[in-house]
Amino acid sequence: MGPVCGQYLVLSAQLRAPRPDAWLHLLNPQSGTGCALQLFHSIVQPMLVEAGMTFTLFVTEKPNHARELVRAGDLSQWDTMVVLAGDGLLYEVLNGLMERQDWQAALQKPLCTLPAGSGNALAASINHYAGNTHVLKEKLLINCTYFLCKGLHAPMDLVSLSTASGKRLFSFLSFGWGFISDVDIASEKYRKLGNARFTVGTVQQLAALRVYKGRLAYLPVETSSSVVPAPGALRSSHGGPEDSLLVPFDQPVPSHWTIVPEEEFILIFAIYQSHLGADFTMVPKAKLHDSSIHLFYLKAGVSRLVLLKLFLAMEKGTHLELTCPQLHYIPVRAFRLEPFAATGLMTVDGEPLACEPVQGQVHDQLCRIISGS
Ligand SMILES: Nc1ncnc2c1ncn2[C@@H]1O[C@H](COP(=O)(O)OP(=O)(O)OP(=O)(O)O)[C@@H](O)[C@H]1O
Repeated sequence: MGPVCGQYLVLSAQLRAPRPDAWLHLLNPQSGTGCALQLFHSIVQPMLVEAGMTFTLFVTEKPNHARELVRAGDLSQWDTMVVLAGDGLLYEVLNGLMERQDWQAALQKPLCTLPAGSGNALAASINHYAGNTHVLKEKLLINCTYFLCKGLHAPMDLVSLSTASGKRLFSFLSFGWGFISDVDIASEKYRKLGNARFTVGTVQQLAALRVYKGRLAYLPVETSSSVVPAPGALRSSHGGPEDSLLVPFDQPVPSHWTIVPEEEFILIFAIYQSHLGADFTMVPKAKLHDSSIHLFYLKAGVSRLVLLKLFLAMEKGTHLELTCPQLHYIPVRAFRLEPFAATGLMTVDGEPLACEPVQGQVHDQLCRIISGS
C-alpha cells in the first residue's frame, strides 16, 4: 500500500499475521489540546501493531480537507474510516460521504471515532453503550481503540437537517440553539483547555444570559408510529434519503405534530446520543439506534442559579430528576424550529450554523460505527 497523496503516511503494522482489513485514519493535528498526533503514536499505533492491523494515516492540513478527500476519493481500498480527532472532524467526514453519488454504499463501511478533541461526545457515548465505566482522555481513547481492534460495528441513526435557505446537513450527535450552543461556540477559543473549555464557557454565558424567541414544533415518537408519512414529504435534491416526515417550510407542519405554545426559550437542544461531551450525560438511556431525537427545551423564566444546577446535574445525567418546571424533554422523530429573529448561532454536532428556520428528522440505522458490542 503506497502513499496516495502527499499527506498520507503509510504505517502498516504487520508484526503479527496481518488481517485483511485496511483502515484509513484521518487525524486532525489541531483537535482539542493539539496532541492528536502524539496520542496516535503513543497509544493508538502500539495497540494496532499489537493487534496486527494494516492502516494508513492521513493528517489533515485545514478545515474541510477530510471532507474533500472522502467526497471525491476512491474509497474502495478502505474497509473502515477512523477519525482520530473531535466530533467536528467526524461531522465533516459524514457530510463528505453524504455528498457522494454512491452515498448508500459508502455508508456501509464502518466509521470509527477515536477521541482526541475537546468534546468527544460520540466516543463517550459509545463507551457508555458498551457498559464501561465513565472515563476521560487517554483512558477513553484506549477503550475506543480496543473497540476498533475488536472490529465490532453496529448501525447508527443519523438526523438530516434542512434549512430554509436550502442547506441539507447530516448529523450524528446534536442540533441546538440558545444557551448550550452559545457555550459551545463561545468556548471554542479555549480549546487548548480540552473538556474544561465547557465549564469556562458555561460560567461566561450565565453572565450574559439571553432569551431566544421562535416557534418549535415536533412529531412525538409515540404519535409517529400510528401515522402515515406526511403528504407532500420533502424530496431531496441533494442526494441522501428522502425526508418522509417533513413538509416544505412554506407549508404548516402536519396536523398530528405538536406545536409548543411558548415562544421564549433559554435553549432548544436536540441530541441523539447519550453524551453531549465526555463529561455531559444528557440522555443516559439513549442508544446508537433508537429511532429518536431526544428533544429538550428550557422555557424563559428560569434563574441563573437553577440553570447552573441543571448544568452541574448534567455531568451525571440527573438534570431531569431536578424536575425544573421550565425544562421539557420529549423523544421525537422530527422537529421544526422557526426563529423570530436571527439571534446567536445554531450548532450542528458542535459546529456553527447561521440562525435560520431548521427542520430535521431521524433516519434509522443509516450508517455503521465501530462500537463495543
Ligand atoms: N489541520 C487542520 N487545521 C485546522 N483546523 C482543522 C484541521 N483539520 C480539521 N480542522 C477543523 O477543525 C474543526 C474541529 O475539529 P475537531 O472536531 O477535530 O476538534 P475539536 O473542536 O477540538 O473537538 P470537538 O469537535 O470534539 O469539540 C473541524 O471543524 C475541522 O474542520
